[in-house]
Amino acid sequence: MTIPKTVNPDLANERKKATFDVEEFTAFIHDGESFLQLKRLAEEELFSDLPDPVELDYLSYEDYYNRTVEQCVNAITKVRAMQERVNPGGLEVYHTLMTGPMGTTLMPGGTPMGVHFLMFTRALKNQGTPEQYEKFGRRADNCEILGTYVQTELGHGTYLRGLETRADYDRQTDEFVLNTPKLTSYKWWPGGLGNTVNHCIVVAQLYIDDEPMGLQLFFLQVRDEQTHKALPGIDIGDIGKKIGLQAVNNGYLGLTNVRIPRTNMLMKNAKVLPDGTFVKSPVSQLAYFPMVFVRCMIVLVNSGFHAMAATIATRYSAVRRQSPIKPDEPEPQVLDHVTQQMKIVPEIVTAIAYRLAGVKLNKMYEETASAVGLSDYSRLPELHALACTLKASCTYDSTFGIERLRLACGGHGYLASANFGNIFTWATAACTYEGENSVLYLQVGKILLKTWGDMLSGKPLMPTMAYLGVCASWHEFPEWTGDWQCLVQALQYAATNKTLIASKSYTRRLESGLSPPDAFNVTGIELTQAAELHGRAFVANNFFEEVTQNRENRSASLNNLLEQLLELYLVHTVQRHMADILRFIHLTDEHLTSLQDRLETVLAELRPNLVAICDGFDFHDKVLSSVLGCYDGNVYERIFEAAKKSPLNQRDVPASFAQHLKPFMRSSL
Ligand SMILES: CCCCCCCC/C=C\CCCCCCCC(=O)SCCNC(=O)CCNC(=O)[C@H](O)C(C)(C)COP(=O)(O)OP(=O)(O)OC[C@H]1O[C@@H](n2cnc3c(N)ncnc32)[C@H](O)[C@@H]1OP(=O)(O)O
Ligand SMILES: Cc1cc2nc3c(=O)[nH]c(=O)nc-3n(C[C@H](O)[C@H](O)[C@H](O)COP(=O)(O)OP(=O)(O)OC[C@H]3O[C@@H](n4cnc5c(N)ncnc54)[C@H](O)[C@@H]3O)c2cc1C
Repeated sequence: MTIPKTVNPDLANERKKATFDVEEFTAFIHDGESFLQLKRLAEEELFSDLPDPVELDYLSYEDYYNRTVEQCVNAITKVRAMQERVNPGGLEVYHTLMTGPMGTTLMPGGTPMGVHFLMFTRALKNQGTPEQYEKFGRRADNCEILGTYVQTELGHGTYLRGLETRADYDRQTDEFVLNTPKLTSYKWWPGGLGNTVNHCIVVAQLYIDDEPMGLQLFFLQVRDEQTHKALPGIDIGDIGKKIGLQAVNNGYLGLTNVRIPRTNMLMKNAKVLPDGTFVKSPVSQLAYFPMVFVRCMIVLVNSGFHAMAATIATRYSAVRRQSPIKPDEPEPQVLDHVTQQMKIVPEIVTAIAYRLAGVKLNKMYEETASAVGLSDYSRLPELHALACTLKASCTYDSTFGIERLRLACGGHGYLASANFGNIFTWATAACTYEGENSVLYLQVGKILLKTWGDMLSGKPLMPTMAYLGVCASWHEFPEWTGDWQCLVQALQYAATNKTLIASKSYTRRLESGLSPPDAFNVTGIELTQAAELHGRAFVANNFFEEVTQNRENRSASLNNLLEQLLELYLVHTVQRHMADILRFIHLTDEHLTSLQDRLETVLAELRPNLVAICDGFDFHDKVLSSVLGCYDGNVYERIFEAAKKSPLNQRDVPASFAQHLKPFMRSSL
């Protein structure tokens, strides 16, 4: 099957209808030109000799892994050469590769080196002393060694204080002795641990003279650098096939009396001196900082997955024609069915809203990390709360949004070659890794409770929670104007009142004699609802600020488009949380009808721009890797071409016919 060189006329027509400059939108959504240029440069170099993704789909588990390692090594080699040219010593090219969905193109089943870059190298730099960085970190940055972040165990992932891996200090030899005493203490899940890395950071309980000193991070070699065989005392391997991310090579690790020098404990914060004196970290949560970084990153990465799926569904819906709206007219593009727009457009705007929130969150991370560098730890709780709530709601919304977008593509959405399967499994994994979502919402719930107490006692509130004080001071919600400010405030007001209710329930339970932990547990449902609304109010407010500020730096047509996107996002989000809002704000039927009218109006206004908006996400065809989502819209030819590549189509008759079908059909005669 040859793929036409021309663009599908329906898609070409859609692009002509665009009312804004796609390139200007692209720069806006990528937070400026420099990241965009780098991304495009990297794509040009990295995608020049990629193998066919359809071929990858049919490989065995082992071949898939080996092929991914090959692609990963080729990509990293090119990326390092590029970095040398762009800004020697910098890391922006790595960063570009890792934070965009681009990495997933090179490694559709995930990468066994992702955790090396995201966590291992960063933890060595940020949790180690400068000497430790020179000794271990530089080799990791140069990829002379490969590592991963080994925290989760078979028995515990969430409750870190319950981890069982021990590091006992031996004063005589100035060493730690590492052990995983039980089956449940086996490390389980770390990416790349299975067969790829030769080093890692192990999170273990430190013991000095059998006294527990809390969790610490230890640099550990697990495999010989030459032979790649496991070192003595180390039991290591792959945890087996998962529902996706087949090439991430998640592994297990058992340790029996493995000795490492005292100087292998990462000692930027807590320290163990040669005589066994333990010097505490100024803030114990600093050991959790590598996780905070990844939570922030996930918001960007998952909003990218969401936008990929939205692009595939939008382009396909512009090409797919079915079911005349009026009986005597030709079949329309399915995108003209209003219910189809309702399936797709809220996902487009949600991806944009999280992208903007993710950019803001990552800036906040950088500011907090700089402050931590100057021994100012005051912003850690605020960053922790925001990272937790945005990580949880973004991964949830993207996961279920991607599934809705797949369903919006009908039968062909179910083809592996449409690529929704990979995109979904990437997205949903993030609901669990780096902190299971409910657990993260409970962290936020706890901080909301505390903040509520602070507010009642007149203490200043952290900036991203200051609205609680404002909304709590209102006797009732101000007059419903329905404008954007009002819609944002409605979400904030609902979050505030949900916090109030949770706080009251918690206090009532304490007063009835429950212990604080029991009271917290039974208030969990209300607390997690408050936490979720808090995050959604942040995303809405941030979108509102992005669109209404700096207007003079953008063209009128882009401002107009962004206003429509904001309008849809706010109306849709308020409708989605209407049950919560109606509990606290009196709305008439007229108000509700007006919201529905606005939703339908803005859907119609956005309709001509949908393909152009998705073009503006700037996904290379190889990133989308979808027969339904290609830029040229030659969908049917690509579906057919992919089918032709099925191994079952490579010979006239499969072996199972002679072996099984033929005798079976004879015997049943
Ligand atoms: C080359 C190309 C690449 C291409 C790539 C393509 C894209 C691929 C994309 C992406 C790949 C990404 C791959 C990811 C890999 C995943 C990795 C992992 O999963 S690593 C494991 C994560 N494990 C968790 O996250 C455990 C979750 N558990 C916890 O974090 C804790 O145990 C927690 C928070 C649930 C409880 O911890 P407590 O028991 O110590 O804490 P309490 O008692 O609740 O809190 C104590 C105090 O500490 C504060 N706190 C807790 N955590 C904090 C934090 N992080 N920062 C600041 N404060 C914190 C709390 O607010 C509380 O504060 P007060 O005392 O009330 O004031
Ligand atoms: C693809 C993937 C990659 C991963 N990569 C790594 C890695 O590189 N390194 C690493 O160390 N780990 C890694 N992990 C492990 C991951 O971080 C953990 O699985 C995750 O933190 C969740 O912990 P858990 O599995 O113990 O879940 P559990 O805590 O057992 O969750 C089970 C259920 O219990 C509930 N629950 C647990 N505690 C509470 C509570 N306090 N209150 C209310 N409900 C609760 C949860 O909400 C959930 O519904 C990875 C996991 C996956 C899936």
